[in-house]
Amino acid sequence: MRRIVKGAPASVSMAAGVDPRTVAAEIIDDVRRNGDAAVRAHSERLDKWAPEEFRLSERQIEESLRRVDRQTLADIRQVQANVRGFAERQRASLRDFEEETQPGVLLGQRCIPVGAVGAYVPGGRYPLLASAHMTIVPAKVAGVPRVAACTPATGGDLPHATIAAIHLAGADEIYLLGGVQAVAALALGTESIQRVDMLVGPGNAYVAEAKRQLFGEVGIDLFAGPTEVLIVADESADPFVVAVDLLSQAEHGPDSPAVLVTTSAGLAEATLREVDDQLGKLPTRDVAGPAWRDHGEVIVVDDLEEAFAVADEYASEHVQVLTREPRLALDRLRNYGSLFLGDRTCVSFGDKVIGTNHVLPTRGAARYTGGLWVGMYVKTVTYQEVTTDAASAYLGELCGRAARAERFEGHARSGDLRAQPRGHRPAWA
Ligand SMILES: NC(=O)c1ccc[n+]([C@@H]2O[C@H](COP(=O)([O-])OP(=O)(O)OC[C@H]3O[C@@H](n4cnc5c(N)ncnc54)[C@H](O)[C@@H]3O)[C@@H](O)[C@H]2O)c1
Ligand SMILES: N[C@H](CO)Cc1c[nH]c[nH+]1
Ligand SMILES: [Zn+2]
Repeated sequence: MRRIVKGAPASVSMAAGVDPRTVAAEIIDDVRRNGDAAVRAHSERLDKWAPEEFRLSERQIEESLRRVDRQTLADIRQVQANVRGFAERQRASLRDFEEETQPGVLLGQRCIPVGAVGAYVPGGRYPLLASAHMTIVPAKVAGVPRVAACTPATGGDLPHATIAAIHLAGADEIYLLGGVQAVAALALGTESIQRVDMLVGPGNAYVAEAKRQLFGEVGIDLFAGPTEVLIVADESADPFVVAVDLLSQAEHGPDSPAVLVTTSAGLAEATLREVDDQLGKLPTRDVAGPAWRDHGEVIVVDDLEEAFAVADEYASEHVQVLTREPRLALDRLRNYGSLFLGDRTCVSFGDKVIGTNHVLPTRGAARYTGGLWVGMYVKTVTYQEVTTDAASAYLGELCGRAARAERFEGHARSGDLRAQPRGHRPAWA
C-alpha cells in the first residue's frame, strides 16, 4: 500500500487571468489576422524585442559563432554527433518496402520526409541550446529539406551559443523570436515567414499549449511541456544521489514535478533531508525551491512491483531507476518518455549529451506516445498496384460485397467494374 511522505498541495494552480489556453488562443488569433504586425507587437510586449527583421542574416550568424568560445563550439559539435549517431540508427529502422502480398497484389510503404519543419528552441529562462540539437539534427537525418528554427531573444540579449547550435545543427532559417507568437507565425505564415508543415520542440506552458491549439492546421510532434522526473528507488540507493537528481529537473521551472517512489521508508526520510540541504546550496534554488515545495512528492510503497505500478500511473517524462536490478524496469514499465537505468547515468545525460532525444512527453502524454525521434519527421505512406486481371477481378468481387454490406453503392460499383473482363460494362451501367 502506498504511503505519501510528502505530497504536492492540491491547491497549487495557475493564477487567475494567466491560463495558458486563453493566452495562447488570443495571440494565435491576432497573428492569424494581423501577421507580422501582431508578431512584432507581442514580441515587444512579452520579450522587449522588436527588431527590423526577426530572421538572422548570415553575417549575424557568423558573428554569433565568433562570440562563442572554442570549447563550447567543440562540445556542441560533439553532442550533435552523439544525437546524430542515435538518430541515424533509428532512421535505419524506417524502411521503404514493396511486397507481393497475394498473387498479383503489390503493396508498398514509402518513408517521405516532411517538407518544412518549424523547430522551437526554448530560451525564456535558460538558453536551451541542447534543444537545437534535439529538434534540428534528427530533422536533417530524416531528410527534411527546410528547417526554420525559432528561439527568443528575451530582453534583447542575443543567445549566441544557441544561435551557434541551431546553425551547426543544420537549420536553413533562424528567427530570433519566442513564445506563442513564434509558433503561430511558423504554423500560419506571415508576410515575412513562410509557413511550415510541422512544429516540433519543447517549450513552457504557453508554447506547449499554442502547439496543441495549432495542431490540425499544422502537424506537431507531441505535447512537450514543463519537465518532469520520477525516481524509482530501493534501499540500495544513495539519498544524496536521489536528492541531487530530483532537484536537477526541478530547476526547469516552478511547474516542474519531481517525484520519488521508494520501497524504503528510510531512504524517503533521508532523501527529504538531503533535498533540503542541497536546495540550500543550489544557485537555482529560487526556481527549484518552489517546484519542490509545490510539485515535489515522496511516496513509500510495499515492493518494487507496486513502485512500477505507481510509476506507470504517473507516466512521467523521465523515469530514473536506482535499484539493485535496474534493468528489471525494462520489462515492467509501460509509461515513460525516457528511462535512465542505474546510478551511472542520469536525466541530465539525456538532456544534454548522451544522444537520445530530450524532447519528451509530459502531463501523462507518455501513456500514448514516446518522445521526439527521427520517425516523427517522416511520413510512412503506402501505395498499391494490382498487376493481373485475375487479382483485380477477385478483389473487385470482394469489394462489391464488402461495400454493399455498408450500403456504399458507389464504392461497390468501382469494385464491380474490376470484376468484369476488361472493357466490359456491368449490368447497372
Ligand atoms: N518536455 C520536454 O521535452 C522539454 C524539453 C526541454 C524544455 N522543456 C520545458 O521548456 C520550458 C522552457 O520554458 P522557458 O519559459 O524557459 O522558455 P520558452 O522559450 O518556452 O518560453 C519563453 C517565451 O514565453 C513567452 N511568455 C513568457 N511569459 C508569457 C506570458 N505571461 N504570456 C505569454 N507568453 C509568455 C515569451 O514570449 C517568451 O519568449 C520549461 O518549462 C522546460 O521544462 C521541456
Ligand atoms: N529536461 C528537459 C526535458 O527533457 C531537457 C533539458 C535540456 N536542458 C536541460 N534540460
Ligand atoms: Zn532538464
